[in-house]
Amino acid sequence: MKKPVYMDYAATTPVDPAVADEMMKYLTLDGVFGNPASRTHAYGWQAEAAVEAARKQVAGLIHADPREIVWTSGATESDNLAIKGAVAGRQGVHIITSKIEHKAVVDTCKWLEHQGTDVTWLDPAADGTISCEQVLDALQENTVLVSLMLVNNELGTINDIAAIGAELRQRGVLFHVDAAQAGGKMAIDVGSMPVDLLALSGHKVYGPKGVGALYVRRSPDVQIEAQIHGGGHERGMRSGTLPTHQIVGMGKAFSLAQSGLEEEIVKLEALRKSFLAGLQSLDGVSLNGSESNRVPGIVNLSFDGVDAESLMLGLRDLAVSSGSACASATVEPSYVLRGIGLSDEQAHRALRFSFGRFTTEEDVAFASSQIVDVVSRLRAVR
Ligand SMILES: Cc1ncc(COP(=O)(O)O)c(C=O)c1O
Ligand code: FES
Repeated sequence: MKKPVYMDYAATTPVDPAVADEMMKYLTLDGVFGNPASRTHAYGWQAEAAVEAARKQVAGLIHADPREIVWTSGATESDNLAIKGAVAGRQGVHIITSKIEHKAVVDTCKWLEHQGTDVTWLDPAADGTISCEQVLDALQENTVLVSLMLVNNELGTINDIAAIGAELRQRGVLFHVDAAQAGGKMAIDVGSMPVDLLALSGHKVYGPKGVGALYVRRSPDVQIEAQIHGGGHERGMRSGTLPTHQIVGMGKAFSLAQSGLEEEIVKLEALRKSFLAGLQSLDGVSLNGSESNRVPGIVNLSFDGVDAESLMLGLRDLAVSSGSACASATVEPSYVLRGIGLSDEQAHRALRFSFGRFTTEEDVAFASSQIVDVVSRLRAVR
C-alpha cells in the first residue's frame, strides 16, 4: 500500500536520520548505556557528559543557560510542572490563561480550578492572538501566573510573548509559555523574551517522542515545586532516571534545528505559498488564524459547503487532521476554532495541513490538486 503524503507535522515529526543515528549510540553494551546518575564509574560519567552536552544544545536553540533546562517526558509534563509547580501550596491565588491553549495547559488549569485556584480564561481575537491589554486587564492583586502559548498548534498563530512578558516582568507576575509548536519554527531568545518558564517538546522538532524540557529562569530566580518526587534528579525539580538516548536525540534535533533555522523558514514559506497558489482555482476557502503573525508550516483552512470529515475521507492519499491529533478521535468541533469565533458549522469545515523538513514541492502540488478535486466533487454532489 502506498503511504499517504504526510501533511501532519504539527502532530509529530519523523525523527531526523542523523538524530536516530546519534541515539543508537546510547543504548547497547558497546555504547554509552550507563545511568547518568551513577557517580562511581565511567559508564555513569559518560552518560552524564552526554546529557550535559544535550542540555547545552537545547539551551542553545532558545539562548538560555544550560542550567535553566530541566528534562521532562514532553511538553505535556513541562506544562504540568510549570503551572502546578508555580501554584503548589499557595491558597487563594489567581492565574490567567486562554481558551485556545493546548489541552496540556487547559486541563492543568481546569484541575487547579477544581482545587480552588481562581482562573481567568481569556478569549482570543478572531486571528487567534491574545493582546497585552487583555492580559493586563485581567490581572488581580493575587495573580501569580499567566500561561500562554507562543505558537498555536491548530492555527500556527504567534502571540506577542515578548511584549506581554515585559509587562508581566514589571509587575512581578510569573509567565509560563508553551513553546512546543514554536521550537525549530521561529527564532526564540529568552534573552529578549521575558518569560520565566517555557515548555519544549522533542518530537515536534525531528527528535524522539517522550522527551521534552522546561526552561526555568535563573535570573531573576524562578522557584517551582517539583511534581514528581524521588531521587532528586534535575536539582530536585523532576526525579526519575534520565533517558540518555532520548535526551541525546532531543539535543541533536535541537542543534540541527538551530543551525538550519533560517533555511527551514524560507523553505517552508515557499511551500506554503505553492500550496495556497495550488488552491487558487477554488473559491470559498478561508484561512483560519492570523494572516501575518504565523509560522509558515501550519495552514488551517475552512472550505465552504464541505464538511471536514467527508473531505478527509476523500483525501485518502494525504495524512492530515482536523485540528490536533489528541482531539481527532472526538467528533466535537475544535475548541480552538470555536474559541476564535467560528460557528460549529464553520469549525466542522476546517482542516489543518502542516508540513516540514521532508516535505517537497511535489508533495504540496499533489496535496493542493487533490484538495481541488475532492472539494469540487463534494460540492458538485451537494
Ligand atoms: C502547543 C502544544 N503543547 C503541548 C503539546 C504536548 O507535547 P508532548 O506531546 O511533548 O507532550 C503539544 C503537542 O501535542 C502542542 O502542540
Ligand atoms: S498532537 Fe498536538 S494536540 Fe495532540
